[in-house]
Amino acid sequence: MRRIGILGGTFNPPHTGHLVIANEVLSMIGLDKVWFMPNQEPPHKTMAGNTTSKDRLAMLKLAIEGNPGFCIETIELERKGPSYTHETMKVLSERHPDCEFYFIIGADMVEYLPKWKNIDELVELVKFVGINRPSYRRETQYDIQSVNTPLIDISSSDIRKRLKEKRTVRYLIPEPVRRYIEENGLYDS
Ligand SMILES: Nc1ncnc2c1ncn2[C@@H]1O[C@H](COP(=O)(O)OP(=O)(O)OP(=O)(O)O)[C@@H](O)[C@H]1O
Ligand SMILES: O=C(O)c1ccc[n+]([C@@H]2O[C@H](COP(=O)([O-])O)[C@@H](O)[C@H]2O)c1
Repeated sequence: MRRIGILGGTFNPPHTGHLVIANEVLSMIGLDKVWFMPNQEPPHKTMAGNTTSKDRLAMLKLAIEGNPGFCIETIELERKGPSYTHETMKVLSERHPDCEFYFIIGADMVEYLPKWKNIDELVELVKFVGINRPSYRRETQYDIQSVNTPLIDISSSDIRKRLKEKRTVRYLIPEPVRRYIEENGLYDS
């Protein structure tokens, strides 16, 4: 079986925290690859700002460039409406019977798991890997695997706030992503 990590997210924009946690999980639990999976509509929050899916995908491609362990799965961008993970993973499991899926989530999402759609069926399809994140406790009734990475206090919302206030985001997001944001005038109002 191939061991595949999936980092689902809104990536609005992708940041260094996403890359560090994906890389840590890849190496710590010995995965073959991590697939970054941008959602169409996050099920639990409204999409902030005026960024299009095309922008989020373009930024994600720039963010993971050069790492052969990383790739992008676009299945959710091809489906309209909220991106419920259970629906997605049912299709991916059928498409890839040779793969064992490890769904990577930050501690904020671990706490939110009971509210995920069809969570009891989803936990039969994937193994969840929960990552520590500042301000969240990662407590859950579900059988998840915990992986501790260096605590990274970076979030897309903070990046958007900094950009709006014309503060620096250097080193918090990959440089090609920063350039893309600048060239396309994203998050400046
Ligand atoms: N710094 C971080 N540490 C641990 N997990 C993280 C971190 N940033 C994001 N994640 C996790 O990565 C996944 C995708 O996150 P997402 O793309 O929504 O970024 P975000 O920074 O949480 O965004 P926002 O601030 O807009 O809510 C989620 O499971 C989230 O918990
Ligand atoms: O399926 C659900 O009910 C569900 C609820 C909340 C979040 N998710 C997924 O969890 C991943 C991280 O979410 P987000 O919005 O923090 O980027 C992303 O792939 C979402 O689609 C899924």
